Amino acid sequence: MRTDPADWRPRDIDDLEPAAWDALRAGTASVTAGPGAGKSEFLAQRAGFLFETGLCRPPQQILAISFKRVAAANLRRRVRTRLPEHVDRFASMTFDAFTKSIVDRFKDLLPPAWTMSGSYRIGFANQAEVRDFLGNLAVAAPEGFRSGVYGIRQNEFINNLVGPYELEPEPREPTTAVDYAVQQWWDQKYRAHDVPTVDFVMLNRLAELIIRSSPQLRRALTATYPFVFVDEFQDTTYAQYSFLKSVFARESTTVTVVGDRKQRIMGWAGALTDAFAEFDHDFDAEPFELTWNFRSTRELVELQHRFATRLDADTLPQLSQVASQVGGAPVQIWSFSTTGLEAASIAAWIAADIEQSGRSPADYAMIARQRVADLEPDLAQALTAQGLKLRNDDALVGDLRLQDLLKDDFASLLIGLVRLGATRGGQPQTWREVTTTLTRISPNARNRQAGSITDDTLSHFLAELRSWFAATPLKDATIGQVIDFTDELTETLVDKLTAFVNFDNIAQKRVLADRPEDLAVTLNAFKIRLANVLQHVESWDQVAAAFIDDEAVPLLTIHRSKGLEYHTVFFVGLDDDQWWAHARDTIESTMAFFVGVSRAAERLIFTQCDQRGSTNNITDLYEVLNQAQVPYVRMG
Ligand SMILES: Nc1ncnc2c1ncn2[C@@H]1O[C@H](COP(=O)(O)OP(=O)(O)OP(=O)(O)O)[C@@H](O)[C@H]1O
Repeated sequence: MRTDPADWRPRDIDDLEPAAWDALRAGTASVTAGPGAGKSEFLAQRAGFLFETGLCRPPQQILAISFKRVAAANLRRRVRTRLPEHVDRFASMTFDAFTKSIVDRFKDLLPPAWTMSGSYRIGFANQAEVRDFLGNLAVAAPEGFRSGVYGIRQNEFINNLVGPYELEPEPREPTTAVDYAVQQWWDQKYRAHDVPTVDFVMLNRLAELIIRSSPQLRRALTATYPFVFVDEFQDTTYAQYSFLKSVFARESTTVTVVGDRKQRIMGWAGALTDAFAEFDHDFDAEPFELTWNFRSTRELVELQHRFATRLDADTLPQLSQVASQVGGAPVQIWSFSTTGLEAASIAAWIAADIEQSGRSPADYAMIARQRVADLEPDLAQALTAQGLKLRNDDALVGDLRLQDLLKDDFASLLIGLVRLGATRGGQPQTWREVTTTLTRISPNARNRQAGSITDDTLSHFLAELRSWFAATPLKDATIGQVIDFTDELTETLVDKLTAFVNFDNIAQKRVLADRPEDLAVTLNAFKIRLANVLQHVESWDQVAAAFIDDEAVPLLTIHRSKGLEYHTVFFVGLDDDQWWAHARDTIESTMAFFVGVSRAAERLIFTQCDQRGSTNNITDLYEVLNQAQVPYVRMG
């Protein structure tokens, strides 16, 4: 049943601000807004609007592009909970996954001069490789290009020059030094090899060429995806923007981009300086600016605004929609002599606050500029002393960061099966999530019967798993010790799980990951974490909780905290040790600071520690905090 656009109402939230309503109903639009304005939420609601009013009707889909896997998964999750009946038509993926899938599926459409004979490898040229390439090229370059090639900055070459360069179906004579250098790059890195090594910038360029060379494919893509969303648009790179423009800047596609210029923290990775201005111009987009803040209280929004105006003097004041629930000074700076004292004070404070408020440890976060591994030992020890746990979301598990593993749909499916097998009933949410994912990957997914078939097969498998768990105790009952053959157990369990979900089949079908290799990487990370968990738990019913570890206080970098929110944030290490590069690129560094500050909903505590060094590099940040009269507390 279709809803009349005039009668459509958002789901799960009371309302949207007036500018968001206008943007929701508009055509191609750019929506800019500060942190907590509900940009991702806006996209989820717009998806609902398009699906439920029939503006996007089957088999049409919405293509939602994010930059990080976690952001893509978050957006998909929001749509799945609100609109389960439409989620199959919401293709939420990363930019890199999308362009790579085009190359993988359609590389036969490459023009003859670019034919890829077999497969390719993914690899990234490091700075030294680029420097050597440019150095050698400058020597060998024709006279007319030599000084131009010398002038190319090595750290901008890949992102800013190879990135936006449109490949010619039939390479032509270079006319500038940049043409020459980029063409040579392709000759040496791609055309000279049977199995070339390419990075995501090159894959993006190949994908763009494939689509440009095949009007039929372009028509098919634009017919499948008449609506395209891009989240965190401020982080769009030159290559990505050029791709978007080449493929979707036409009347038949409605593109909605959302983001915040002041949270552009991917400049180092080649983000455009002002992607919004280019977009508004090239796509003839209608710009909207949102000013409500649904995350943070008034005091925090006012502090954010002080930093926002440092980054963009014209930033409109944001209006907090959140009433404060905490007393006392919501923002403070705590100063310490030693890191041990700092960790102990943070841990004791969190423990006391949990005790008195009933909040969960996951409502708190410890965020730092970088190198959180340096901070982890002291903080973990101090939290343990308080009966709490720390979870380092930046920790590497195989080739994945823990945060990415825990948010991954495939890993969630596997651990969900373990949870259901190890407990007898009483897990309705896990059951629902597992059956939804199984239905997605089932060959009969579109069949009405699929649900019940899945239920039966699942029950059967869980009964088997339950017997195996019962026959394989994790603790030796006679000596009361945890059994130490975790690798073997991990292999056996993972074999059972992957056989049940038919791993090879789902990898090839690209349902849970856009690339079969991604699924293999996730599976490997899953095994590593599972093996680790099995060493520390005593019974199977503890495994899933220990794996997910969501009753822990997260420690993470600012980059990893992007898009997330916590009741109370400890901004650890407001000192030169963490902020050593602040003076190098003060604007980008202030943007990172702004991202960190704006994760807090109600309380924000900065910490500084003499043992880590001085604060000379970041006097400008302290100046703003002083102007805001943030209390400075010497804790000893
Ligand atoms: N219209 C709304 N009504 C009530 N709550 C909302 C609304 N829009 C968003 N929220 C809530 O406000 C919070 C911030 O939303 P969201 O994460 O979408 O913000 P954002 O603009 O993407 O923030 P950031 O730029 O910091 O990542 C979330 O908890 C979200 O559920």
